[in-house]
Amino acid sequence: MRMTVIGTGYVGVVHAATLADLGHEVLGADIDEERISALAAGIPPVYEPGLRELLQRTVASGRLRFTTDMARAARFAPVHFVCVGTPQLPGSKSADLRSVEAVVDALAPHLAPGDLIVGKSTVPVGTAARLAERLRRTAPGAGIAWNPEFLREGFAVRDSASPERIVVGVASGHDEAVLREVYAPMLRDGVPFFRTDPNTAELVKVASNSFLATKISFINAMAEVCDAAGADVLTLAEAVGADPRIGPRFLQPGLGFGGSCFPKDIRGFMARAEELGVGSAVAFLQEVDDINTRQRTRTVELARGLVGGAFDGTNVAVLGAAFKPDSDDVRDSPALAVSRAIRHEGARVRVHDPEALDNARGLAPELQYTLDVPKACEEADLVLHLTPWPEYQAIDPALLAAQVRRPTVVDARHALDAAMWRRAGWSLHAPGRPQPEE
Ligand SMILES: NC(=O)C1=CN([C@@H]2O[C@H](COP(=O)(O)OP(=O)(O)OC[C@H]3O[C@@H](n4cnc5c(N)ncnc54)[C@H](O)[C@@H]3O)[C@@H](O)[C@H]2O)C=CC1
Ligand SMILES: O=C(O)[C@H]1O[C@H](OP(=O)(O)OP(=O)(O)OC[C@H]2O[C@@H](n3ccc(=O)[nH]c3=O)[C@H](O)[C@@H]2O)[C@H](O)[C@@H](O)[C@@H]1O
Repeated sequence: MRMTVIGTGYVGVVHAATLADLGHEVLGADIDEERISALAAGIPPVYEPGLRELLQRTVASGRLRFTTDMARAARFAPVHFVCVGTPQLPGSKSADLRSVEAVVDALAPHLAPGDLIVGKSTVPVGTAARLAERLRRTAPGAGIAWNPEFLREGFAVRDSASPERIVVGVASGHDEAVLREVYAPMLRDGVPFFRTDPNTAELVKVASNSFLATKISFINAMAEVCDAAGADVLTLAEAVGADPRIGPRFLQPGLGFGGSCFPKDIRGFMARAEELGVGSAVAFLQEVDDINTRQRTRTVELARGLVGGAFDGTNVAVLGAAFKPDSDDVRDSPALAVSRAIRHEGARVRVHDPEALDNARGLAPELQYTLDVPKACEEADLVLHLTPWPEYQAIDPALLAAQVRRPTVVDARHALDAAMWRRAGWSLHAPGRPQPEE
């Protein structure tokens, strides 16, 4: 089957390559010319485990090609997946839908009756219905469906090839049949398929992200209570999560959630619910957001206390810049937010990350960066472990102790072996966990 994927960022490039790997003939389109030339040469625009190999394999097969010509894309196939960004509008909680609308408007004049636009971008409920209305005027007979994406960064290739479910919001049996054909190999493998109306499909996406964000903020709220009560949030999370009705996943306390989706999706949901007159139904998401932001502030406060009450003249080493490990994405990264706040208060901050330094440099040029962990920690008064890359768990704390001015570490992600670090002479602090007598 022929299809296009419009927008070749974290979602689009993985989706396009996955579809080509399923055997489809795929044309990826983007307005970013540099990105498209690199993709055509098999060079991925983002770091994602397994993506380079998948991209090179599918480009070499001839089933995956790229273009910046939207008219060519429109005429290439009868099915068009839209994977462009829907960031938070500056100064507002709402999602910015201009890229989605631009794509629909660019495709419309070239569509034939029966052609189908399939949105994968995360949008406020009602978007597909509004765009369908627009298409009725600009491309009579063309359809629009919504097929939200649930992949996680760091696992994007795996999640895309083996999704936990496929949700399609469609307006007709024809549109459902088209999407069943696209995903036929996955359906044969037993992936659950939910056919619904477009409004419900759009809501499934934001409801899922809201639930996951709520789970994270819940456990971080418990960490705050643990700190006050002298209890241990890691044991609490394990014991609470052992109830199968609750489950252990997404109960990892620490610095809270970041990235390009959870924060903007819960805010966009609140804004849309307000418009629909049901703001109070999801008002709890404001608390979820506030608890999340507070974890960053709490980490800065803990760090400030550990360097004697003020950052002026101190050296702080930061392990991790990406919003999560196995990603180079620094959009709304909690690690960078904490680093910047500390730098703003006068510390010299040196950041290590194995993959995200280029992106971090672009966003926070005031920080210093290095690809070498010992160098990041040289003469440090404090080490902050903010993104749990597996390689940080392999650090020899005894060797690192020789680099620093004071062997004090904050493990904001609960990923270091606390006993080993303490044995190596470190004072290790982990929010939500009792501090042993030193
Ligand atoms: N990043 C993630 O893990 C996930 C993201 N999503 C949703 O998917 C959507 C895309 O997210 P990302 O891939 O992270 O965004 P991104 O920012 O990485 O990529 C967006 C791409 O769209 C291109 N673009 C923008 N306007 C365009 C236009 N008019 N025509 C053609 N291309 C255009 C950009 O140049 C860029 O390459 C968002 O709605 C997001 O909420 C959903 C699930 C997971
Ligand atoms: O809509 C999206 O963009 C995607 O958002 C999340 O995926 P992602 O943001 O890539 O990564 P997650 O693994 O969900 O982590 C998000 C943030 O929460 C934090 N987190 C996660 C889990 C946890 O227990 N605790 C915790 O603090 C992570 O460190 C990270 O900053 C969802 O998991 C995906 O299903 C969804 O498709």
